[in-house]
Amino acid sequence: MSQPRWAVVVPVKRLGAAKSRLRGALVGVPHEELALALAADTLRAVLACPAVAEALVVTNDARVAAAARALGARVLPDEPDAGLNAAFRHGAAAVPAGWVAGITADLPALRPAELAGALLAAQNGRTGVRRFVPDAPGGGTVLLAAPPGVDLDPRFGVGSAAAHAASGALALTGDWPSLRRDVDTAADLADAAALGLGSRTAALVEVVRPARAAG
Ligand SMILES: Nc1nc2c(ncn2[C@@H]2O[C@H](COP(=O)(O)OP(=O)(O)OP(=O)(O)O)[C@@H](O)[C@H]2O)c(=O)[nH]1
Ligand SMILES: C=C(OP(=O)(O)O)C(=O)O
Repeated sequence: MSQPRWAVVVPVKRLGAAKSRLRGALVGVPHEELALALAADTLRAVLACPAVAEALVVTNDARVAAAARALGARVLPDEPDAGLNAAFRHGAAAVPAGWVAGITADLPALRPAELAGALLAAQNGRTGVRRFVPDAPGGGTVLLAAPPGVDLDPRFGVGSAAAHAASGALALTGDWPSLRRDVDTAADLADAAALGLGSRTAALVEVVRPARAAG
């Protein structure tokens, strides 16, 4: 039997408002470029994952939409424009019945094989149950997955790992450092760089590094 293939929802905020805790992390790099690079590297890895059939980017940002289409994703407007969980719900509602996951677009070190491992783990064990992958610190969530016929029911935000567990989702705790490494701060970006960044984010970090060395 062939493995099920996943639809993955990837919400991306308007670049000017996204990743505000990261603003100024790369001196001399416009914030929107950095926010776009994080999303593009995440999306590229999602689309390179053999377990993924389709990626749906939910965004109201024209640059993100263009980059997402160029990478091969489907783009939906951010409706009803009511925050991250509403964006996940909107994306999940647009996919055909099947395996659906939501992933945050701030995983610039993401490796397709680690995502495949997590999605495979989500397919195994108890049936009919949502699964989530906590972020590296443990309090947040990077991935939420639902089997066919089960509502994604996203509870992202502060304390989302506990919120997902309280809503009946089971935590997946495999060894997936690149999946769990979400980037909210400059320190997170350094940790992601140590894991190995996607090419777009790496190029921006490289712009800054020689400037630092020269200064
Ligand atoms: N479409 C959409 N995506 C969102 C929204 N809010 C957050 N996201 C995305 O969700 C992911 C994780 O979000 P956060 O880390 O909470 O991101 P953020 O709000 O951009 O960051 P901070 O301003 O630092 O809190 C990122 O990929 C964001 O682009 C939203 O209202 N709509
Ligand atoms: C939205 C979340 O992520 P972040 O830590 O990136 O704000 C979350 O963990 O649910």
